[in-house]
Amino acid sequence: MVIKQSYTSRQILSWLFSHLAPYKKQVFIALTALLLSSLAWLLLGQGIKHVIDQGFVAENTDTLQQALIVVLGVVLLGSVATYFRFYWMVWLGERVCADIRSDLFSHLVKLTPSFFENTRTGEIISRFTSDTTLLQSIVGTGISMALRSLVMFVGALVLMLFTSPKLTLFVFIAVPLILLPIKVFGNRVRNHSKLSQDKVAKVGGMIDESLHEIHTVQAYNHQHISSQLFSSKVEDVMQQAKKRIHFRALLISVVMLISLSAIFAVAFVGAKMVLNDTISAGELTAFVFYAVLAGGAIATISEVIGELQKAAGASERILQLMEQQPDIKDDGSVVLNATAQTNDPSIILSLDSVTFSYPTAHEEDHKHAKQATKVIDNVSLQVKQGQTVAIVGHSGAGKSTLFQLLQRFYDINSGNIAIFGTAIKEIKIDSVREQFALVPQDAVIFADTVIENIRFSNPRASLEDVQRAAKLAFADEFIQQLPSGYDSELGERGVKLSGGQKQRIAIARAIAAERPILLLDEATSALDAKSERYVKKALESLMQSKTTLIIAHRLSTVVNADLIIVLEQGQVIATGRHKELYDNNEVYKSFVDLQLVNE
Ligand SMILES: Nc1ncnc2c1ncn2[C@@H]1O[C@H](COP(=O)(O)OP(=O)(O)OP(=O)(O)O)[C@@H](O)[C@H]1O
Repeated sequence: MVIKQSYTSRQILSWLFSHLAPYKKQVFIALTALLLSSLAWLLLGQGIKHVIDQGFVAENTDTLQQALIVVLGVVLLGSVATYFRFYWMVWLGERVCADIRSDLFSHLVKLTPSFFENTRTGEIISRFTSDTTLLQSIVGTGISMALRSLVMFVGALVLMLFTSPKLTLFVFIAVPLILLPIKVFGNRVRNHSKLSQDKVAKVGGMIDESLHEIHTVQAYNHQHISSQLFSSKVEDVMQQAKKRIHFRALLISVVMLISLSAIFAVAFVGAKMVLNDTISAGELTAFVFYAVLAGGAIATISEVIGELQKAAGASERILQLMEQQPDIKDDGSVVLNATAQTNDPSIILSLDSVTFSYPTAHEEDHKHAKQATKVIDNVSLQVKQGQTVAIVGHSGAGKSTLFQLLQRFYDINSGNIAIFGTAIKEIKIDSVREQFALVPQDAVIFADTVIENIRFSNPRASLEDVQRAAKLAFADEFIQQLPSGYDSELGERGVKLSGGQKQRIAIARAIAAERPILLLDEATSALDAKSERYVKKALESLMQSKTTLIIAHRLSTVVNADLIIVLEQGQVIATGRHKELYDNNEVYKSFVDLQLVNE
C-alpha cells in the first residue's frame, strides 16, 4: 500500500476524540473518577504532614487517631474512584475500537475493485487487527494513565508550592530538562512505530496469501522457501522493533535519571532546611511525598508517550484507509423498477461506442509513456428482453471486463451504457447492481450454512424461497443429504463440496436473487458427466424467461443462443446466429472448431 499522507498529532487526536463524542456521559464519569482518585492521593500528603507534625512530633494520640481515620477515609475514596476510572476508561477504549472497526469495515466494502487490485488483503486485515488493538490499549489504559499522571503532576506541583515555595524552585529547574527528551525521543518512537507496523502488515499479507494458496505451496514443495521468506520478513519487523525499543528505553531512562536526581537534590536541600528549622519534618516528608508523586507521574507520562506515539502511527494507518475514496461516484438518482421505460421497451441493455482501459493498466502505461491499452474498444450492441446472448472470444478478449462494466465496477472512458433506457451514470449504483444476477466461472462459497449461502443474494428470501431456488438449480437433492440439510456449514470457500455442487449453489443463489438480467460465465473446468448434466439443467432453468448474457465455452450454448457476439482484442468483430456466423466468418469458425467444448 502506498502511504502518502502524514497526519499531525492534532488531526489524529481530533479524529480519536470525534469517536468519543457519542459517549459524553461515560467520558464524564471516567474523568470525574480520575480527578477524584488523583485528588485523594494528593490529599494523602496533607494527611501525612498532619500525622507527623500534629500527632507524631507533638506526641498527641487523639490527633494521631483522628488523622489516621481521615487518611483511611481518603484511601477508601481513592480506591472506589479508581475502580470507576479504570472500568470506564477501559470500556471507552473497547467501545471506540469496536466503532472504528465497524466504520472501517463499512468503508472498505464500499471501495471499488481497483483499490483491492493495489492492496493486499492480508495488509488490510493487519490494520484491522493489530492497529485497532493498539488503539484499544492506548485509549483504554494509555490515555487514562497519562491523564491521571498529568493531574497528579500538576496537583503535586501546586501542593509542593504550597508546602515549600523555595524547594519547589529546584523542581521547576528539572521540568524543562525532562520535557526535552520526551519531545526528541517521542518523535523517534512514533516514526519507528509506524515503520514497524507497516512491516507487520507485510507479514500479515504473506500469511494470508500462503495459507489461502496452501495447496499450491505444498504441491510445489515450496514450504521451505516460503518459511525462509517469511522468517526474513519477521526479522525485518524485529530489526525495526529494535530501533523503536531503543528509543523508548532511552526515553524512560533519561526521564527517570533527571527526575530522580531532582528529587534527591531537593531532599538534600530540604533536610538541611529542617536542621536549620526553616521547615518542619512533616513539611519535608509531605514535600518529598509530592516530589515522588510528581516524579512517578512524569516517568509514567514518558512511558505512555512512547505508547501514544505508537498508537499515533497506528491511527495514521487506519486514517489512511478511511480516507480512501471509491473511484466511482454514486451520484445518479434514478432507481430502476419494473416500469422503467425506454423508447423501445424491448431493448433492456444497450452499449454505444463503449471504450475502456483499466485504471491500473493506465497508470502502468503512463509510466512507460505508452498509450493506455484499450480492453474494450468502441463496442456497440443491444440486448432485447428475453434474449440469450452468447459472448465468445479468445482468452483476454475482454469478455469478463464487459460484465464488470455492465455492473459499473469501473467507469467507461467514452461512449454510453444504458440499462432499461437510462444511462448507467444516472442510475444509483445499488439499482444498477440489482438488475443483474451473476454466476461466475468459479463459484464463490462463503464459510456459512447452505441457506445463508443461497440467500446471500436476497436477504428477504424465506426458507421456502431458498428451497425452491435449490430445486430449480438441481441442488436440493444433495443438500438434503448433507448432515444438517440446509443448515449444514459449507466450510471456508466451500471445501466440503464438489465443483459441480458449488456451481449449483451459485446458480441457486442467482435464482433466489430474482433479478431481470443474468450474467453467466460458463465454467471451463471439466466436471464428470453426471454433474455436468445437472449443472446444465440448472442453468437452463435459470435462463428460462430471463434475459441472459453468457460467456460461452460450449457449442450447445452458442447453437441455442439468440445472438452471438464475437470479441477480439476488445472489439466486436462479428454478430449473428451460430449457423450464419459459422458459414461466413472465418474467425468464428476456427474459434468454434478449436475452442468450444463439443456437446
Ligand atoms: N483488473 C485488471 N487490471 C488491469 N488489467 C486487467 C484487469 N483485469 C483484466 N485485465 C486485462 O484486460 C484484458 C481482458 O481481460 P478479461 O478478463 O476481460 O478477458 P476475458 O475475455 O474474460 O478472458 P478469459 O476468457 O481468459 O477470462 C486482459 O488483457 C487482462 O490482462
